[in-house]
Amino acid sequence: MAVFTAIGDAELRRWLADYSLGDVLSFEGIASGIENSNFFLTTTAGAYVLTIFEKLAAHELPYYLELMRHLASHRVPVPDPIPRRDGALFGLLAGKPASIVTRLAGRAQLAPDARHCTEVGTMLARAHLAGRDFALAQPNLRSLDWWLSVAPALHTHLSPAERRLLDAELATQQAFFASADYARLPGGPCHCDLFRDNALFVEDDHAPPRLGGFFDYYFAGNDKWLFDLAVTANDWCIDLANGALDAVRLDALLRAYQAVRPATTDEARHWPTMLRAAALRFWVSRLYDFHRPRAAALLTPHDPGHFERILRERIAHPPTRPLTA
Ligand SMILES: Nc1ncnc2c1ncn2[C@@H]1O[C@H](COP(=O)(O)OP(=O)(O)O)[C@@H](O)[C@H]1O
Ligand SMILES: N[C@@H](CCOP(=O)(O)O)C(=O)O
Repeated sequence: MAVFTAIGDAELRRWLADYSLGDVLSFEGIASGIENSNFFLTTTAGAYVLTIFEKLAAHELPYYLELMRHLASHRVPVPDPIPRRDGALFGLLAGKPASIVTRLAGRAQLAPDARHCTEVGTMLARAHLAGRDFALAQPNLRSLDWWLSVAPALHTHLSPAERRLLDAELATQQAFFASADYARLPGGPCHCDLFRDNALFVEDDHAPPRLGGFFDYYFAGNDKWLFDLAVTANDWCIDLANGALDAVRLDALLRAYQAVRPATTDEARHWPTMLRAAALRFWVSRLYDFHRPRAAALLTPHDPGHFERILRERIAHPPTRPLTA
């Protein structure tokens, strides 16, 4: 159950007095999610999600909320933060920062086919282009510097073979990130965590699936667009059992993405290395979450072994379908 902070009726109504959202019709906790307390809120004005941020501090929120607002205003379907009467995109509820965003339509599709990957590829490219004139900048806080900073603490938990893999891949990625080619890769605001469980689809038997939108922008940051695409491919276009890329879904994702934003020659050349970077990112964060002491182990951490398998797979079998420029 991912409602860490419970909200009473009177407290909710007091808080909503700062918004122009009409009367409350329903309010219920959302069971899934691992970071924040989330609630579906329906009022006479529409359908929303209320989020109480359990870890992020108030000063960390503007980049994420303003980015969502910016993308929504460019017709990228993402939750649109609702301003309070005073214009602020968040306030304090139960002593924690909290915001209200529009509720997206649809459900997560955890077994996507090529049609879902096409929808995701198109919208990811549109989101990248829409982010070009976003005024705020914050680096991806889970990039190389962070991997390097936590690697020493992870070492004690790893087998010799895992340690060798981690050190070798960190060295490869350090060299890649320091290269002139890397500096030339285009980038901007990226979702950085666009997994199957962070997108919704409207599906029925009579029409192709339609993307309801992307959500969970709280790992977003400015990064290379190719990294965002690699994170997405490493989750949407793989056989979950072994981490191998699925040619049909990958083809659908890349074609759709490049129909909106064609890759540069540098991007095409470095696609295999970026897929490895994206795998390393989540291997490291999952190892970190798995091994760090938790004051309250509320939830089972994700399996780091999944991304170790993906990383080994990307090294052993770089994608056969090139990202053509
Ligand atoms: N804007 C939204 N529209 C529709 N559903 C949402 C929205 N935001 C969150 N949800 C639902 O709430 C669940 C939990 O959200 P999530 O962002 O994954 O939580 P957490 O930040 O705690 O990981 C999602 O799986 C999704 O079903
Ligand atoms: N997608 C990441 C975990 C990020 O957490 P989220 O549930 O907030 O998206 C992973 O799978 O390791």
